[in-house]
Amino acid sequence: MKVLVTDPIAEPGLTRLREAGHTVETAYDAEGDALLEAIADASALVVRSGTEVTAELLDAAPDLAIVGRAGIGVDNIDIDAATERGVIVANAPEGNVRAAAEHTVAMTFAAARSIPQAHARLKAGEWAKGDYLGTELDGATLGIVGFGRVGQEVAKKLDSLGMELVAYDPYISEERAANLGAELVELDDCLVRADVLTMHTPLTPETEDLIGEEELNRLGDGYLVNCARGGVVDERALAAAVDDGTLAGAAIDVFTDEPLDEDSPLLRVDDVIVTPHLGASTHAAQKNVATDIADQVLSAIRGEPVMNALNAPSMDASAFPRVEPYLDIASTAGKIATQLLDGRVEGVEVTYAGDIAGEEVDLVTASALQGVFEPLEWQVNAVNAPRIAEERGIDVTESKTHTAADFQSLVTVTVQNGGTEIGVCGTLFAGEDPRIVRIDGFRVDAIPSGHMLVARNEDTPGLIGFIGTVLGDADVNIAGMFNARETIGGEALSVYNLDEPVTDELRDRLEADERVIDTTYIALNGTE
Ligand SMILES: NC(=O)C1=CN([C@@H]2O[C@H](COP(=O)(O)OP(=O)(O)OC[C@H]3O[C@@H](n4cnc5c(N)ncnc54)[C@H](O)[C@@H]3O)[C@@H](O)[C@H]2O)C=CC1
Ligand SMILES: O=C(O)C(=O)COP(=O)(O)O
Repeated sequence: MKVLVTDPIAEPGLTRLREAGHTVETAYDAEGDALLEAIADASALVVRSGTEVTAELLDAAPDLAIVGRAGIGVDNIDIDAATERGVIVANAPEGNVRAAAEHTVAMTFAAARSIPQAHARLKAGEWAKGDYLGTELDGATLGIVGFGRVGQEVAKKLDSLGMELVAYDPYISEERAANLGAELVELDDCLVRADVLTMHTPLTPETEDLIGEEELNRLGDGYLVNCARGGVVDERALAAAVDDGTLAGAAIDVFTDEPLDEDSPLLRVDDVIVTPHLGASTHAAQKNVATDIADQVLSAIRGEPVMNALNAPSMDASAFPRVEPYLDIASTAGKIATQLLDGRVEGVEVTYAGDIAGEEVDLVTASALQGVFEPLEWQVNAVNAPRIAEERGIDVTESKTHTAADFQSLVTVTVQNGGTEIGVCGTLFAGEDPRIVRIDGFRVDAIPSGHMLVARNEDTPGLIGFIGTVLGDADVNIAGMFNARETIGGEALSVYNLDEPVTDELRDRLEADERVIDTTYIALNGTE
C-alpha cells in the first residue's frame, strides 16, 4: 500500500510504515495538480497543519482509507467530506501536549519579561537595561481559555510557579477544574481577573474570533498568549490593542493564515512576540506523534479499529479480537435482511445477546449498517454508514441482553419498513465458525459467505428436488442447503450455499413454478 506524507514527520514514524511493508512517499512541497496526482493511488495520507485536506483532494484518492494527523489540531481537514467518503480521520492527541504546554509557558515568560525584544536590541549592540520592567508571574492570575489536555498541563506548570488559576471552558466540570487548583468561571470573569490569558481551544465555528476587541478591552493591562489556533483571536484587534497600550503585550505562535504574511499587523507591533507555529516542535513530541499516527495508519490499512479515529467507532486494541468475528456476521445479516425486505429500509435494530453483549459493539453496529447499505451505495463502510442512516432518516437502535437461548452469543439484525420486519441472526459456532442461524423467524444453518439463494416456498413434496434440478441444469453447484418450515404443508424457507451466482433469468424460472413464493440471491463476502 502507498502512504503519502505531505508534511514533514519524524523519521521513526516513516520507518515504522516502511517496516510494515508499505511504500512511503513524501511530498512535502506538493501543491495543486502535483498533489492530486501524488494522492491518486494512496491508501493513507499523513499530514500536520501544513496541508489543507479538502473534498477535492479526497475525491482524487479513491483508495484512501485514512487521513492521519501527526498532531492534535484537525481544523485543516474537512472531516465531513472524509466521513461522506468513508475515510477515517485520526489524530495523535497525546504526544505533543507537553511540548505545546512548555511553549505556552516559555511564551508567557518571554512576553512578561520582554525577552525577545531585549535580546534583539542587545544583539544589535544596545544595552537597553532601563527600558524593561517586567511582570512577575508568581502571585499573578492566569486565565485559561479551553481546559483540555494542553490547558490543564499549562495549569499544572504555572500553578507550581505560584500563579492563581481561573479557567473558562463550558464543557468541563467545576470539579475537574478544582482538582487542578483552578476556579471555573465565565469568559467575562476570566478576562477581567486574568493578568495573563492563555488560549487552548480548538478552532471551531464557536471559537472563531472568541477573543475580539471587546474581550481584549475586558482583559485590559495584561498579556495574551495564543499557542492554540490562529482565528480564535482577532489578529487585527489584538495588534491594535497592544499597539495602543490597552494590552501589555502578546505572544502568538499560531496564525489565521500560515505561513504568516509579512504584511501582518502583528509583525509591526514591538510588544507582540511571535514564533512560527513551534508549539509541537520538540524532538520528543515529533517522535511521539509520528509513531502514534503511523500505528493508526497501520491499523486502518489492516481494517482494525483506529484508536483515535474522530469519525469512526474506535475501541481498545485488546478487546478487538473478541469482537472482530462478529463484524462479518453483522454485515452479512444486515445484507440478507435488507435484500429479503420488500421495500425501503426505515429502521434497523441490532440486538446483542449472550457474551457479545458484554463487549463494546459500536463497530459491530456500524458493520451491520454497512451490510444494510451495501446493495444501495457506492462506497459504504463503518465510517460513513451511521451518517448515511442519519441522512436517510433511518432509525437505528441497539439493544443488549445477557442471555442468548441456545447460543453463547447471538447478533440479530432486524430491518423494518412500515409494519414489515425481517430479522436475521448470526452466531459463531465453537467460537470461530460463523453461521446464520435464523432468517425471518425460520431456524436455519447457513454459511455466511459466497453465493446464497434464499427461497420461500410451499412445504410440499418434490419442491426441493425441483429447485435442485433447475440449479443443476444451469450448472450451479449446491455446496450446502438447509430447509426450514413453520408447519407441515405450510410456508417453508430454504437456504442454498452455492458455488456460482444465480442470474435473474434463473430466478424467473424458479419463480415461474407456483409452489415458489419468491427467491432472493445474495452475493456475500468472497464473491466479486
Ligand atoms: N501550537 C502548536 O503547535 C500546538 C497547538 N495545539 C492546539 O492546542 C489546542 C488545544 O489542544 P488540546 O488541549 O489537546 O485539545 P483538547 O480537545 O484536549 O482541549 C480543548 C478544550 O477546549 C474546550 N473548548 C471547546 N470549545 C470551547 C469554547 N467555545 N470555549 C472554551 N473552551 C472550549 C474543550 O471543552 C476542551 O476542553 C488545539 O487547538 C490544538 O490544535 C496543540 C498542540 C500543539
Ligand atoms: O498538534 C497541533 O495541533 C499543532 O498545532 C502542531 O502543529 P504542527 O504539527 O507543528 O503543524
